[in-house]
Parts: sequence; structure tokens; C-alpha cells
Amino acid sequence: MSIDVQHITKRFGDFVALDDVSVTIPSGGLTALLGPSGGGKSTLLRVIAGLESADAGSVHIEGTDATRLAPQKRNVGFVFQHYAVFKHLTVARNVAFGLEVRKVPRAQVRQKVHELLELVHLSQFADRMPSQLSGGQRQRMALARALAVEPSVLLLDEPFGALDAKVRKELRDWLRRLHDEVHVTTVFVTHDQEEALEVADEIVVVNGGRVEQVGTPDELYDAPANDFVMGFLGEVTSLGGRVLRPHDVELETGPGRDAAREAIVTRVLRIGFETRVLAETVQGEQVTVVMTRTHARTLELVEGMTVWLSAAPGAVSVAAPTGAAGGSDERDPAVPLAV
Ligand SMILES: Nc1ncnc2c1ncn2[C@@H]1O[C@H](COP(=O)(O)OP(=O)(O)OP(=O)(O)O)[C@@H](O)[C@H]1O
Repeated sequence: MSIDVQHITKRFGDFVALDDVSVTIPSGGLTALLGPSGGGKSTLLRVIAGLESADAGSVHIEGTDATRLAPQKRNVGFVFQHYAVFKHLTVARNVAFGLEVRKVPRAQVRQKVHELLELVHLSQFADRMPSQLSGGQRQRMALARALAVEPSVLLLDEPFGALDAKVRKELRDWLRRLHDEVHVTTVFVTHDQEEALEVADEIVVVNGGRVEQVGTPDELYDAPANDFVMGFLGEVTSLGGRVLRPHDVELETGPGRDAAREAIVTRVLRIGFETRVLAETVQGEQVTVVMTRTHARTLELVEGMTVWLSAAPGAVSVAAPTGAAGGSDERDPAVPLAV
């Protein structure tokens, strides 16, 4: 394992930002730290980087105990959301900076900068000043700069967070391709589940200073450890005290299955190729059902109509949180609903 975090606790005054966090991050992968704002993702990344010292626990990087090492001794590269560029240096000189500080011979620096600018598709901008680049190009320059010193680990804190949605999407596709080329162990922080699901090999879900689950995008989506992970990775609804995805609710216009719950359609919304049906069961549960527009049309759904709802065979579901606070510590593992 490339990064091994064991029993890390970090407090800011009385506030516990990381509460006994243990996680191992595989070598050569692209791992996302995903979670809601304030959950502790950045703090965990900063502890790995050595920019924040933990109150308890250890960090090993590539087998070396880095817990008490200064950031510059950890062989990690960073890129942050608002990257501090050297405004008075050209793009090429920015990328060369770390190598020049390390007194790498000039010809070697030139060669390396050339290769890196090719890698991040900025060769034609080598002599520009950073102010002449777009936001996305500047973040690519930042990545080239971080990669220049050949770190064993690359840490990215919401690297594309400040960019607009379209550029963000382009850059995340590009990051995936870049990673496939260079294979440096990369950890990136994001609060965007789509970004994590699309880009990462593995996702660490961080919430309330704890790790909720670690797994591949498929594992998290298909077998969420609890209602928090399930709700964070996609839309959910509840039916019969279980949390499940709205497209996994089957709606029939007659009483078919034994387990089906009778409900009244309260709203029918057509959004693009999907139809979203809101219904209230006789037990008073508000349920959202998502189906194709064609299917909805064949059912001839109208508000006020009586329907029967059940979980589709094989639907993934978890126990609904108990109480208004939303969940207990003892959570049921994801199990398919009995249908
Ligand atoms: N230097 C600090 N002093 C005091 N509290 C801090 C400090 N840094 C972080 N915190 C608190 O620790 C908690 C976790 O912060 P952190 O930045 O790790 O969250 P995050 O999951 O990265 O959230 P975001 O996506 O909003 O950055 C937050 O409640 C934050 O206010």
C-alpha cells in the first residue's frame, strides 16, 4: 500500500475534524476523498501532506513512516484549488521551478519541462505568462509543476473546484487520461459525487470526521455500507422503511405483488426522457419513482390515481435512518430488498 493512514485524530480546539481515521490507499491508483463540506477531506489530505500535524495516529508513505517528516521530505506533489503561481515567471519557468531549486542541470531541466508541457498539452504556451492562460490551462500547468519533481504521491485538493462546469468536466477526463499515462499514486479531494464516480479507481467516503466506506465506484453504488453513502452517491427515496433508488421502485396500476404498497399519485413531472412520479402510500410515506417517459405514457398516469409500489427484483436498499436526526451508528449493511 502506498499511503497507510492509521488511527489519525485531529482536533481544532474542541472540534474533532478527524476521529480515529484509518485508511490505506493503493499504489498507482487514482483515489478520491469524497464527502460533504466540512466532513474532513481536506484535513485528511493535509495530514498526509504534512501540512497539518495529527494529534494521534501515523502516516506511512511507500513504507516510510512520514508521521513526523516535514512536507518537503515526504516526496509528495500538491495542487490546490487556488494554485499559487509565480506570476512573474513564464509557464515553462513555473514548471521548471522545483527542478531549479534542486539544482538539476540546465539541459535536463529543459528536457523535462518540454516533456511535461507535452504531457499536459501546453507546449505552445511555454513562453506565456500565467495571466495569459485560462483557468483550466493554469491548473494543467500546476499539475505539470507538481509532477516535475517526480513525487511518489500527488495530492490534489479540489483542483478544478474554481472552474466552470464545462471546463471542470474536460479537466477531469483529462486527469483520468493523464493518470493512465503516468500512474503516479494520486489522491484528490472532491465533494462532487459525479466527479468521483467518473474519475476514481477507488473512493474513500469521508463524513463527520470519519471514513464511512472505501470501495470502487461500483462497490459503493451497488453495495453502499449505509444510508449516508447511498444518499450521497445518488438520488434516493424510501419505501416500506427502506432507502432505495427511485428508478428501482416499480409502479403498477393494479394490486400485483403481495409486498406492493398502495399509494396515490400526487404529481407527475416530465423531465427530458424521464418521468418522475411522486406518490404517497396509505401509510403516509412520500415516494419518488423514476421511469422512462414511454413507460409512463403506457401507464397513463394522472394525479389522484391509485397505484401499487414495490422494490424491483434485485434492487439495492438499506435501512432508512431511524429518528429525525438521520441515522444511528449501528447501520444495516446493504442487502437486496426481499420482494
Ligand atoms: N485550521 C482550522 N481551524 C479550525 N477548524 C478547522 C481548521 N481547518 C479545518 N477546520 C474545521 O474542520 C472541519 C473539516 O474541515 P475540512 O476542510 O477538512 O473539510 P472538507 O471535508 O475538506 O470540507 P470542504 O469541502 O468544505 O473543504 C470543518 O468543520 C472545518 O471548519
